[in-house]
Amino acid sequence: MPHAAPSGGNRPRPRVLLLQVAPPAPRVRRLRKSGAGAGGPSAPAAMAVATVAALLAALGGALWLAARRFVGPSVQRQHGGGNSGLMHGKTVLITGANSGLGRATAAELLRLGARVIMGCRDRARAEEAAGQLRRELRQAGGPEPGSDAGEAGELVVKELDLASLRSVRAFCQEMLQEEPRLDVLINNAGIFQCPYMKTEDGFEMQFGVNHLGHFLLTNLLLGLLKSSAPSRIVVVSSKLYKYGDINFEDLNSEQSYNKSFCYSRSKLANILFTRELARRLEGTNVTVNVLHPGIVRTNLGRHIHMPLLVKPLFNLVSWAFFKTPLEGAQTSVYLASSPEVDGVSGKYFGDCKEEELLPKAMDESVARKLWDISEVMVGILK
Ligand SMILES: NC(=O)C1=CN([C@@H]2O[C@H](COP(=O)(O)OP(=O)(O)OC[C@H]3O[C@@H](n4cnc5c(N)ncnc54)[C@H](OP(=O)(O)O)[C@@H]3O)[C@@H](O)[C@H]2O)C=CC1
Ligand SMILES: CC1=C(/C=C/C(C)=C/C=C/C(C)=C/C=O)C(C)(C)CCC1
Repeated sequence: MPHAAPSGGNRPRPRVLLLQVAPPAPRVRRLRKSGAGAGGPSAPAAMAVATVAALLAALGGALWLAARRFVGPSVQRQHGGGNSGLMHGKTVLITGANSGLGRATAAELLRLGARVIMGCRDRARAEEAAGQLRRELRQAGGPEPGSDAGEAGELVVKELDLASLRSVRAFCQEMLQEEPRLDVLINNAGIFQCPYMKTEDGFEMQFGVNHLGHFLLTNLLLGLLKSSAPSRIVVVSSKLYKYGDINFEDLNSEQSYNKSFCYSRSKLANILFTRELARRLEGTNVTVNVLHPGIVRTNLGRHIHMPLLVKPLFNLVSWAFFKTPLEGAQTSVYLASSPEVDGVSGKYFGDCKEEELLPKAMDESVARKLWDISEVMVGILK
């Protein structure tokens, strides 16, 4: 179970470690049946204690949420939250922009005046999200996106399914035909701990969507990014990369599938890809950086199944201790727009600050080997 990350704001939040209550060891069970043992609590009593503990945690979370939500905004928005027009004239592509972090990132960059292209797999959901974003911008007092009335940017929806290399290629062909420039590419879309599935091209779903789809997309758009230089690529990874490794013998997990491990592998691949790409982009004035957003209350947990009673409690805890999408999106917005990171490339960020990586995420030979194998898997190199 992940633990909650500190907030994006400037007040540290208690770290909650959600522990699995393990069943008692067999030896203790045997003693308990014979009535012997150290007179420890019975199983029903232990369950009652665990339930009360969960309820108290939820109550504590609800109180914290009340305090946090009504004391004042804890998120420090980039560029003071004003319609600064900082991104006016810039074109930004965000994958998975109809939900969660991608949607919040789109809202912030739209407010800063960018032309935001939402690369989404489901046009209906994407158009619905775009309509909401336009309404929210109007309500916030920003002029209609794309209007010449003022600073706000423009919103464009394009279909992109990262689980289909055919869709990625068609998307990039359309981009190269229609878009004169691309200033920022934000590889945001992701899938988390889904049941074992394969993409249209036979890749394990998490590795295929989170890494390989973005690998092909980025490579096919590199020419446009270079001609738009100075330009930026932002890759959304996760702290959970720490639990993954790149098993070159079974990248599609056909021998064995562990959904948590495969997610972590895909997030480690995001970081290795970023560092190898940064090396290859030296001297081009195109920078690429990778980030973790913390733990954020989004739809990412859709494949997590919990007992009926536990889910409402977890929901409550998540309201209190997870970041909001707006808070989680700040590092993506920072890396996409801040002059502070002009020229910075190949670095890993959290809460808008550079962070250290584990040695396995810095291994240049693994990064190069992953790049070479990825080129073959997506058909860049026959
Ligand atoms: N939430 C968190 O705590 C954390 C999230 N992250 C990362 O943040 C990123 C955004 O996730 P988050 O906002 O939390 O989750 P959401 O599920 O809310 O958003 C994920 C987005 O990715 C899109 N997506 C999924 N599969 C595909 C695909 N095949 N093709 C195109 N788009 C696709 C989804 O589209 P659709 O709506 O159609 O499913 C959705 O728009 C992910 O990369 C995730 O790994 C990292 C650390 C923590
Ligand atoms: C918020 C939430 C849930 C859990 C989401 C989780 C646990 C997401 C974790 C994401 C992580 C850790 C991503 C790391 O990269 C549930 C249980 C679906 C219930 C509904 C609300």
